[in-house]
Amino acid sequence: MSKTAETVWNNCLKFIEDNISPQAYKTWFEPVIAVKLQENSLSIQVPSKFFYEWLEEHYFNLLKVALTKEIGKGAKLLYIIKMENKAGSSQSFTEKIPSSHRGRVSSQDVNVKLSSKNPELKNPFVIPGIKNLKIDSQLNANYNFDNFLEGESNRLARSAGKAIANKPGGTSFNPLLVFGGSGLGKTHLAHAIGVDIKEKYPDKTVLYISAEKFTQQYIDSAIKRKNLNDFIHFYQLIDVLIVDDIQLLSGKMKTQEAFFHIFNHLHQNGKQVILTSDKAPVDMQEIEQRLLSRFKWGLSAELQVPDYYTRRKIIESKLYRDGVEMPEEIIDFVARSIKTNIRELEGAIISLIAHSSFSKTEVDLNLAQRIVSNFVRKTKKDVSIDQIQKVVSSYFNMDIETLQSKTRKRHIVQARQIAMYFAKKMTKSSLASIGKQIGSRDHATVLHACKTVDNLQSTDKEFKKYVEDLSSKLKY
Ligand SMILES: Nc1ncnc2c1ncn2[C@@H]1O[C@H](COP(=O)(O)OP(=O)(O)OP(=O)(O)O)[C@@H](O)[C@H]1O
Repeated sequence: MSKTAETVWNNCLKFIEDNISPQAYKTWFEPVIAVKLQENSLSIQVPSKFFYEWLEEHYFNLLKVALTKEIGKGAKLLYIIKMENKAGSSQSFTEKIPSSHRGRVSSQDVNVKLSSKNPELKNPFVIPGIKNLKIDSQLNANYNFDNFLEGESNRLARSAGKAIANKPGGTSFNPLLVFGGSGLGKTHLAHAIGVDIKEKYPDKTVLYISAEKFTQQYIDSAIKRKNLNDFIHFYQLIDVLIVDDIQLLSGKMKTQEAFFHIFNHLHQNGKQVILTSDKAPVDMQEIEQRLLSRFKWGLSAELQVPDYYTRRKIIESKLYRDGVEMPEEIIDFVARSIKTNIRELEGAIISLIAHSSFSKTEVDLNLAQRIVSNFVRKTKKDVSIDQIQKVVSSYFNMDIETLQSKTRKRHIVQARQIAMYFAKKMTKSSLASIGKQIGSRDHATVLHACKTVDNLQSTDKEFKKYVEDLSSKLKY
């Protein structure tokens, strides 16, 4: 059967549907119509320019992979934008735009000295057998400093990132460890530093990788194909290595060992290492001490929850970039309502833009309240460590002083450990800070408490019941 625009697009859709959330699929792919297939070029019709930009910005790679699977290597995508004619005529007009390949970061050639010991170096990013080491930086040019807005919450990390971009490997911020809660910009900042370095120093080899992918590559290279040296050697060629979510190496001792060798080599040779993590080094568990102490060599900079003004700036910049205007009261409402996660803040704005763009109506406060409630409801209730101590001590019929006391009496120790456990689960406080607030203990004691509570729940029914009761009292 010969291919038509429809069959090609339907196959692409099946692939896309498997790779994104149902909501995203419904919003961004269901309204698209396949129009024409000419040789290797597929034309699709989208409802607005905003829609086209959104697809290009967020789904460029996915579309490319899907289309290449269907049409082959030189596959091209052409967008046809159907627009309402605002000048009064009822006729709509169309605009054709090819898929833009916007601001991609070019791949990098690396000269590799081959020795008899190492006649062929394998690039873990490519299929074995390919000798030319073209290293794709894996950077996303859409994450740059221009659109990473500055505020009190990120000033230190952002400035350190800028300083590194001016002089990679030449500042005392080596490694730079950026840490903070989910959706606060760690990945964005890490890419921005890499993108800026590539602009300033095109000859430097920059590589961004998630710790998860690094681990997969380690397993593939080292275990399946038994070429651990090649794997380590490959990473030692990099001038700027960015590893995202480094906490995911926890418990993976062999991968940590490989990373340790890579890290040492790069650091000793004045190469730059940038790491991100959702925890401060002191709170990272099951990471070898020698590696942890290296993470602390340079600068650990926290990304904190943004204040109201930064949240506003982020919303306004997003609206400006998308060419959308929104009433002042709506911006204020969203900025006041979504406080702890910039991804959710952006999500709410995108939903608002999408609603107004589809229904062609102005966004009002009612709609904003409805949309924001979807985001806010999902965030857990903020509970303080003081409240946790109150609830736990009253449950066990003791006062807070007793809970915090130095006594070794079993039931008091257990109550204290449970309080520490909930403080860790329900607040964003570090182990050290929890220990300080619950009876001046150190972070190791809190860590031990969390593990003990986890273990006891599976071995001691009565203890499990305490934790369940308290969970419902604390609404965890
Ligand atoms: N300062 C900022 N200015 C503009 N946009 C920001 C800023 N910080 C974060 N964002 C945006 O918020 C979203 C979430 O950021 P990012 O993915 O970098 O978070 P993260 O900390 O890596 O989260 P996670 O730990 O869940 O992976 C992104 O779309 C990013 O562009």
